[in-house]
Amino acid sequence: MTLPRLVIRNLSCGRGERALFRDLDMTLEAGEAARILGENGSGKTTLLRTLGGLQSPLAGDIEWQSATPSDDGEPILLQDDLCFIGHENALNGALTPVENLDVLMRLSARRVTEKRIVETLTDLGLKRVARRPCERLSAGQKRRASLARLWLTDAPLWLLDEPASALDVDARGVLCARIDSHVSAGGVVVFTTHEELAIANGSVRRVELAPC
Ligand SMILES: Nc1ncnc2c1ncn2[C@@H]1O[C@H](COP(=O)(O)OP(=O)(O)OP(=O)(O)O)[C@@H](O)[C@H]1O
Repeated sequence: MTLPRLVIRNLSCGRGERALFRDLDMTLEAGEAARILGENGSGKTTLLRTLGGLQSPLAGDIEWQSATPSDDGEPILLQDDLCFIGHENALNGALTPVENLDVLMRLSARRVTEKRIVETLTDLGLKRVARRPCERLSAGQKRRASLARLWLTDAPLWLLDEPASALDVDARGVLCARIDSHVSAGGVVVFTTHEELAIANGSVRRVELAPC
């Protein structure tokens, strides 16, 4: 198996033509994580969106070791390689957590049984609401349901935008332990957070985005 390795060179990102930050360099090897820091509007979400292939960089390169070349020779990130959890929860309010996770895991080309989904939701304290439409869940319950993907995926690269938002202290602890175990197992994590997260693993790099 190829070890994951994320290399970012001279990366400039923005919205439209407007650059938010320029010339970001960062290499993350297997077992490393980076916390992206910067004031509101500095481009943290934009960076994660760019790394996740949701938008193109203004300049620079992103290389992902286990990516395979596309037809035109550009490296692409396979869906199997990536677990992206955005600031929004990406849950359909009319569907239950079980149904949402089933859809999301199918989209990521990962087959997971309903039994496993229910067990994961139960472990995350969502047993009672596992089959309730998400629009009737609290903010923290929705965030837990969205984060459940981290227990179902085997993608090596995780991109997490404010993963702890709306979580109570216990749920934050469970999330930190999950990030720890992924990094310890050789995964790579890039995340943003406005509040300190008690991630025990020593390999969390702090990367500050400097506004242009
Ligand atoms: N959909 C959009 N269209 C145009 N501009 C946008 C859009 N979303 C965000 N922006 C702009 O891009 C800039 C960077 O936004 P981004 O969400 O990346 O910042 P951030 O560092 O994640 O902020 P925060 O800490 O508030 O979450 C902001 O100035 C914002 O106004």
